[in-house]
Amino acid sequence: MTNQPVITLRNVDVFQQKHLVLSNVDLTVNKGDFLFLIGQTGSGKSSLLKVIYGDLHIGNGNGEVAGFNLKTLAEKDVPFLRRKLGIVFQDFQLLTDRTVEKNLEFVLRSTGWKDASLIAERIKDVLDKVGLRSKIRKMPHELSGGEQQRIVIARALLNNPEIILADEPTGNLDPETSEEIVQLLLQISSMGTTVIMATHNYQIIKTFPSRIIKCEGGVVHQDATIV
Ligand SMILES: Nc1ncnc2c1ncn2[C@@H]1O[C@H](COP(=O)(O)OP(=O)(O)OP(=O)(O)O)[C@@H](O)[C@H]1O
Repeated sequence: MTNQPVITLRNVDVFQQKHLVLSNVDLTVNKGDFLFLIGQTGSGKSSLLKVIYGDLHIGNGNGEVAGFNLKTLAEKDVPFLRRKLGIVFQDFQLLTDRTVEKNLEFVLRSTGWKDASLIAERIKDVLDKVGLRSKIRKMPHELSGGEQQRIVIARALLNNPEIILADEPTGNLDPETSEEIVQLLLQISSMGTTVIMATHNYQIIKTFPSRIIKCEGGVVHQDATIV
């Protein structure tokens, strides 16, 4: 959308242990961009996301994410990088033993929020953004799969992230609900938050034509097309 880069990777090699997964990655992603990340199982999508959220170090090359230099990123800086990111992963679901409100409050308190009225206000704000303010007192099991995923997105928005990383956010959802989730992510990106969504769902990609990054044969194509 704008030409203000929030992710820049230059000649980055991505290793898992000693195994070179992706070589010579060049990637520029700007503020407010919405992109699909595709590639077969094992092609390196999760590894690329891990580089972006500071879980895999870069050896060769240079990288910057939300103003953090990946080359010099120390372990103690990783939590600060993570606060600039909203993460929507399948293995990062809601806590089942507490309400929507308490799930969101838990994240705010563990990222340093203390003032109860500011916390309450922020929770209402993000629930409004995903259209689910009325579910504030519900337990996760009282929500549909699509509603739970919206709450996960609301949780990702709590700290006003620069980038949302969504790994298969529609994986367990029916086609109509999947489209609603993508529409929500598109709306979020149009407000200036960059969104990268990893998916195997080509129908979704065809329905919402957007920039595509593809992992294939050990490299990343940063402007790919699907057939
Ligand atoms: N912790 C690890 N240790 C060693 N090798 C790993 C590790 N995690 C992933 N790999 C290897 O790195 C390669 C890329 O894996 P990655 O998980 O990034 O693929 P992916 O495209 O995300 O796959 P999927 O679509 O199944 O999630 C694979 O060959 C995988 O076996």
